[in-house]
Amino acid sequence: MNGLPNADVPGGLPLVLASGSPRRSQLLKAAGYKFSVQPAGDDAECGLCSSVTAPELVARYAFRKALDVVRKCDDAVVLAADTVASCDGLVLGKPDDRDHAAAMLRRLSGRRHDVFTGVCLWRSTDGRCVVDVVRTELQMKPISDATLTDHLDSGRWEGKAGAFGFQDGNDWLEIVGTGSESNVVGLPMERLAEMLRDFDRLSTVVDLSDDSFDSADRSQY
Ligand SMILES: Cc1cn([C@H]2C[C@H](O)[C@@H](COP(=O)(O)OP(=O)(O)OP(=O)(O)O)O2)c(=O)[nH]c1=O
Repeated sequence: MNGLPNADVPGGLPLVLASGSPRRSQLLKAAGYKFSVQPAGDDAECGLCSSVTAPELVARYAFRKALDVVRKCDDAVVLAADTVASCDGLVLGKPDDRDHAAAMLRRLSGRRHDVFTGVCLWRSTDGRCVVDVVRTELQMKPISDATLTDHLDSGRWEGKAGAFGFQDGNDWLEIVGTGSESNVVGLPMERLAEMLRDFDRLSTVVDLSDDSFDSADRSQY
């Protein structure tokens, strides 16, 4: 199922968000985009080895999610993204359970860390694709056991990379410098607008049949 025609999208094609993330839908909607939602299958987000760096990982998963959906679309521009936190070279994705979330937050407590989001745009009509990665640096204040327990009890760690939601307004989290809040929440809206605007210049044709991430444009990270 494709979305409504959208003037902001290359070729005036419908925009399809290949993501089940409510945050990504909210961000796109708030920015005035018209789109439909078609999440990628679970297989798109697994199987990369642990030695892959955080920016490489989010680029590859964004690419795979977009590939999964673009194969099922006739005339559309598919948008996919992937977000992780990273601290001292360790990649922190979505926690498996409460204990995993607690371990992530103890690691991040009092530390600077990064959030990376990979974004992939893929036009089904001619196979042109572009991938980019945005980094935002964050500082987490030391969190007390009581704050940690409150956060874990709230369930707001679920489904969120690094076990926190910047959008939840926790006073123990702040962006360092001029980073992008939307990037932390899952979709860097400023960069997305640039990628859409400059799509024809930035993108390269990628063969849908060979899964070849290396042929996608990733010169910007
Ligand atoms: C760091 C951070 C992440 N997140 C969310 C954004 C993403 O939804 C999620 C990271 O998981 P992702 O695998 O990037 O996305 P997803 O599984 O939610 O959705 P899909 O794969 O279908 O696109 O963490 C926040 O909401 N707030 C935050 O502060």
